[in-house]
Amino acid sequence: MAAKLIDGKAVSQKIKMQVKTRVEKLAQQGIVPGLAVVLVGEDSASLTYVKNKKKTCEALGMRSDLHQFPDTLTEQELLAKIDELNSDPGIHGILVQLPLPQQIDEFKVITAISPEKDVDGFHPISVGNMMIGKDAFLPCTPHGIMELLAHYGIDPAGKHAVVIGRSNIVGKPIGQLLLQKDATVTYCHSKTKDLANFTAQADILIAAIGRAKFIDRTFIKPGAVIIDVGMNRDENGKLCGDVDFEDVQETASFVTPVPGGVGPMTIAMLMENTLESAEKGLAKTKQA
Ligand SMILES: Nc1nc2c(c(=O)[nH]1)N[C@@H](CN(C=O)c1ccc(C(=O)N[C@@H](CCC(=O)O)C(=O)O)cc1)CN2
Repeated sequence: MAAKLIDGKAVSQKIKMQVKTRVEKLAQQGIVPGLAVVLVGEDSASLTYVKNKKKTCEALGMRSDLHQFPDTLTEQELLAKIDELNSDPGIHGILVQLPLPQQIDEFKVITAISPEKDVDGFHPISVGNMMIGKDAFLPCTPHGIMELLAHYGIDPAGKHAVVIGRSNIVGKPIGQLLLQKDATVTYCHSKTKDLANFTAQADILIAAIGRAKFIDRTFIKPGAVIIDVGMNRDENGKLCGDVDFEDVQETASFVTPVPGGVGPMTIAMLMENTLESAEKGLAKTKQA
């Protein structure tokens, strides 16, 4: 039997419609959620993502300002821009598109963003709060994965989740979020010996490796849920994930496609975080 498709495009559409309704409600109180997106350099994929973020904001009735700079921008200039956005009352979320050019220290930039406007959930304060299960903006891709699992009735409790990848924006946080839902979590990475030994024990497998179609049926346990976070090009230049989607069909129970799986959820969760930041701001104003 073929695995069930986890349709990130459809689920993200539903979430965006819910966000739109809440944005309309907020507008009645005179608040328009505002997202500032900062792009440094000319990376074509990054440019596509930021344009998509802006377009989505606008479609949902939110404000979006794109601040685009050449790749010669200095770290100080970028920090000055972030300072300005931190104190702009019309901006509820600040996002610096990654990766940044090498002359700019990513960590310095992320920590310069006010945690109250950190809609990417990358600030160490957001990460710390997430780790201990306190209120925080959750990083958009891991948050999107958790939403997908919930939407399809996949409860991580008591399951063995294996995460391949240990990046700060996907691998590490998704493991923590699964742990909070009572999964038993194993992290694998580039130095893991005998990877298949671990992946074959996974009830939920998160593939964030960065190698086209690397995970095939030989790596997975029958009935496993496979979440593909990869974004690669195959030998014909076609977009594909870390999982060989066709090959795992008869073995997996659920699988996300690429494109149309985790990717669209990233943008939807960013919209939700920006809206929530604006809602929190309003609640604070009312309390004062
Ligand atoms: N500041 C950030 N930088 C980066 C993030 C992030 O969350 N915050 N994540 C990625 C890039 N990214 C968003 O920024 C992103 C990547 C992919 C998609 C997506 O929808 N992909 C589609 C396919 C798109 C295509 O056809 O090329 C899909 O998978 O269906 C959305 C957002 C790194 N940087």
